[in-house]
Amino acid sequence: MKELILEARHINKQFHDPVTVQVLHDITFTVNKGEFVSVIGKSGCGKSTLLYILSTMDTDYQGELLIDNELMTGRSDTELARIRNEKIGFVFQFHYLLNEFTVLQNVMLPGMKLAKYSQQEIEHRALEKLKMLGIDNLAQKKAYKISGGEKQRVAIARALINDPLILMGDEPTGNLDSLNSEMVFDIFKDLTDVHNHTLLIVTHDQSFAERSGRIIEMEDGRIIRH
Ligand SMILES: Nc1ncnc2c1ncn2[C@@H]1O[C@H](COP(=O)(O)OP(=O)(O)OP(=O)(O)O)[C@@H](O)[C@H]1O
Repeated sequence: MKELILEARHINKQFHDPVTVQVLHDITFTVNKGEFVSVIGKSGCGKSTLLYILSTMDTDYQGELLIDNELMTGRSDTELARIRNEKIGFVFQFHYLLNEFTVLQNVMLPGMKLAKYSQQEIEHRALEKLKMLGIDNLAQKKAYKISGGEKQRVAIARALINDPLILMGDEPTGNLDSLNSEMVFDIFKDLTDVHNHTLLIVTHDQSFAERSGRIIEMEDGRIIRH
């Protein structure tokens, strides 16, 4: 049976800058457990705006967002921050690693915000994630000493530390050369196919999108294919 992870119901969004512009129109779709979904569309069509809402970082919209069958809309920032840390992993175009920290410390950081694990457990989990991504040999290296492709893999390990229900990405291969993009794609494919993770990735990369499990295509703030 399909397990619903995310549900967007009639989401609308305006910016007031200084005139009011509607950038998202009646966005409605669902994501099920284990799906690898790519969001595509021309620059300016509203992909990042939508991702900010779906990841609960932007609460200024109309409509409803459900994650894990729970309504996110209308919750306080504190509550959303807790839910985000527990249930959503995020990978950006830029890795945002702390350069002076080791790879292992970087991966452990989001785990330390959750009270449910001891320091030892978090370290064990972080090493497991690094191993899964084939970079456990880098654990003790300072983040600034590793390559761009390796940094993005560390960022993925960090996003997975709390075993999120859904991993979201905003152009996670946007800064990488083709070889490293391919590696990140293979990791994502493996995460869904082997580990049953759920992925929602905004991308400009047509070939990436076509090889993911499903495409949501946007145009002028609307979904035109999903
Ligand atoms: N803070 C803001 N204030 C006003 N308008 C904004 C703001 N952020 C985005 N927009 C506008 O909303 C629209 C959608 O932008 P968004 O960044 O979501 O598009 P995108 O599809 O992610 O583009 P890209 O692929 O270039 O990243 C654009 O017209 C943009 O100019």
